[in-house]
Amino acid sequence: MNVSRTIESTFSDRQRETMTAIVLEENRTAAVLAIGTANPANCVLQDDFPDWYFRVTRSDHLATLKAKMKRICEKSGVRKRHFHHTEEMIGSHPEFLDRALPSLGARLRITDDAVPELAAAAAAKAIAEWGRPAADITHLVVSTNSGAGAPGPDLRLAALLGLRPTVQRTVLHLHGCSAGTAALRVAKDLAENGGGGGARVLVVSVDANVIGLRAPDEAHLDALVVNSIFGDGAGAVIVGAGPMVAAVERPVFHMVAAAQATLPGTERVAVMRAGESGLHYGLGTELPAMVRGSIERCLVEVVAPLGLAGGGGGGGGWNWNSFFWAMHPGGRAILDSYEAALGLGPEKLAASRHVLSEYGNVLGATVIFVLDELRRRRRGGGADCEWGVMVAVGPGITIETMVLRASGSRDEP
Ligand SMILES: CCCCCCCCCCCCCCCCCC(=O)SCCNC(=O)CCNC(=O)[C@H](O)C(C)(C)COP(=O)(O)OP(=O)(O)OC[C@H]1O[C@@H](n2cnc3c(N)ncnc32)[C@H](O)[C@@H]1OP(=O)(O)O
Repeated sequence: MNVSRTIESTFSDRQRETMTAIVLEENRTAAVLAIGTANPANCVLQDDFPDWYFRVTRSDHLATLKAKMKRICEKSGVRKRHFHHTEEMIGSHPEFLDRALPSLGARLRITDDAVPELAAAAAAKAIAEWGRPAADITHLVVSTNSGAGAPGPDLRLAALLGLRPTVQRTVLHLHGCSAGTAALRVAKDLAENGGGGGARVLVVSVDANVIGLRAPDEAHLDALVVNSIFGDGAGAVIVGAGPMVAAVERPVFHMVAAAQATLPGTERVAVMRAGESGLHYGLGTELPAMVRGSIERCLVEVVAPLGLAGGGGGGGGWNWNSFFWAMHPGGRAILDSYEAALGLGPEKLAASRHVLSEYGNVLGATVIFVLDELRRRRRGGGADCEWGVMVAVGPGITIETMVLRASGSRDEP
């Protein structure tokens, strides 16, 4: 597809001017250059999950809770998930099942190995696709909710991948489901402004939820939801700006603009806190409605200054169907909220729904899985828009957004 023709036919005069300027700026704008993902081998089908979970947590006597989890699983939009933890591992750690027992140390000893190894599996795929040696990586940004220690998973990952000793490392802890998008925002900044040009940033978002796994409990019904939708995985991206190495590097998505918005008065809706018995969390039932009520305002703030949205189409008078969407699938109801608030056609969130179905919510890594799925669909000939937006919601409530421009479907010089 020719980008000039797309701009010509779809947008107004002012939008055309801004978008053409962005196209000209492209060389200085950070881009996703390669993507890799990985999951642990242990795979549990969602239809089997309530039986598996109540058996491994020795909770089969809690029949009402089990029936509730079955209802949640049926409505979750999830088909299967992958976990680092296994029935055997949980069996050898009875302290994981009892909130009164200290277990943080034992959990961290597991994640200390699992997190960098899972991260390395995803990163190795991204580096292989990128086509340059690992030693050419100048910056490393790791985001995770599954660890607490220094040196952290970044150092072990750097050693596993053979990164240079001068690689500049940054770790983002406990950004919840927005961890991947936050890491990509940081990487965009580093690639565009750090390293004196030619920076190449490896971003890895990774989680192993054994850090917060617990037995079902009448006093914590949100834990039934969390246990029904979250899974383990790692997503890796190589981000770069400036001149590309000819015949080797090729942008997949240009990272045009990034923003973060915090919704006032929502500090208690989604929370995470490390404690003696592992990671504690709380998830309010009002989250999907909050997303529905605020997402369009956040999007307008990031998209309107670029002159990209407005006129025609669906919700609020903005033509949101003229974008492709890399929405973090926090849960099926969150995706439904995006769809309703923005008046999106059913095909617009197909990549996000597919990732939710095949992997569950793998926290920060999920958006990287969605980017991977979006480009797979584009390469397979699936028609989609040139311009898109990545969105993820994390504790805060924090809404991270990034405007993307796909380059794979246009004529490259
Ligand atoms: C694998 C190991 C995991 C270990 C944990 C590891 C640590 C992970 C850390 C996670 C921390 C999370 C917090 C921080 C992150 C925030 C950022 C996010 O995006 S976070 C992710 C954001 N994701 C979300 O927030 C999930 C969004 N929610 C959904 O996708 C859907 O509501 C649904 C699939 C859960 C149910 O489908 P839907 O069509 O709504 O169907 P119905 O209306 O029929 O409800 C069925 C039953 O579910 C009930 N119930 C529902 N919600 C809650 C709740 N919060 N509370 C309690 N109960 C809840 C409801 O009452 C009903 O009960 P019953 O009447 O049958 O007895």
